[in-house]
Amino acid sequence: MSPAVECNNLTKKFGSFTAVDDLSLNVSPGSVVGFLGPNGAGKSTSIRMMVGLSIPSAGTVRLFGADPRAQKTRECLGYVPGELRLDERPTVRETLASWGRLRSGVNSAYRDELIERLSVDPSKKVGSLSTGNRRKVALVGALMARPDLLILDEPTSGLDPLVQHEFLTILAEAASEGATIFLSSHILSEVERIADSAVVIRAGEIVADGPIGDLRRGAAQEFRVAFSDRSPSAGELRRLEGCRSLEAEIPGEMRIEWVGPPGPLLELLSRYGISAITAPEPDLETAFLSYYSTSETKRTSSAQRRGGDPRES
Ligand SMILES: Nc1ncnc2c1ncn2[C@@H]1O[C@H](COP(=O)(O)OP(=O)(O)OP(=O)(O)O)[C@@H](O)[C@H]1O
Repeated sequence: MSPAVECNNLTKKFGSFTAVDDLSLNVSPGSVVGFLGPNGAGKSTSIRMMVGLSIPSAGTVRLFGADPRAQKTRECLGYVPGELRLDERPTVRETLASWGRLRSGVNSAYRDELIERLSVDPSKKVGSLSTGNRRKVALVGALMARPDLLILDEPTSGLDPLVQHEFLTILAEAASEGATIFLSSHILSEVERIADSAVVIRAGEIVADGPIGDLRRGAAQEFRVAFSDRSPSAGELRRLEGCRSLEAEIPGEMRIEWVGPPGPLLELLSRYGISAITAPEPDLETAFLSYYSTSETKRTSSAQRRGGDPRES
């Protein structure tokens, strides 16, 4: 079976600036993948190419093996852009009805259930809605035909926590019924809640991808060590390849930020008397901050690289 999303060497240049650089990824049917990265990393630009709204400077995108702009592909896709531009004049009900006419398969009972669960008022004019309420309308529109593939650009931005929670429950239900979900986000707890894996992009390039547990393990981890007697010198620790940073402000205690298997660190520490050692599992936030800021590029699983060419269409 073809991947739900397949990007090969996708590149987007705006003049001489490369916003997305040689991005290759596969999203398997039925999986839920988070797309993470700092502001300006290239998430929205990549997503716009994935859904066929922006022409790549180089590289290809296929959704279920087909062109994203083909009508047949559009029928399988639910998309919510990061920046919504909705017609202000109609009501929510009229807006959803007009979107429904553009595609087959809208399930009106499910649409009404979504309206109810996301607390959308269908009688309101779109122009009178707050940013969060506009986003809810877009989410109902993307979900109401139960598409096989949902591509969502920061879908929960602007939603209050209760609605956010309900929306993630709805996404989890869609995933359990077989939908593929690719969502960009800044909220790592939400990605952790629903995604199986994540792709991390920085400055237009993928810096990590893989199952969330692997990404967390591959990120920097903090060890806090209290010594009962002698302690290693800072130089000894810094010479170890995995040592990212070191703090030793309190006598007899050290905080070591470490990347990679901890064997060499434990081997060194074992030569000293240790009274306590803790290594809290990094939360996803901490783990991804290290991917966001690291200067080296490290891939934790499959995927490829390379490409180039000028100007936005
Ligand atoms: N039409 C455009 N013309 C020129 N530069 C652009 C254009 N669109 C995006 N960019 C630039 O491309 C880079 C990536 O932008 P993009 O919106 O894809 O990032 P993002 O990861 O979605 O960021 P955020 O998390 O802030 O939404 C940014 O430096 C942005 O300024």
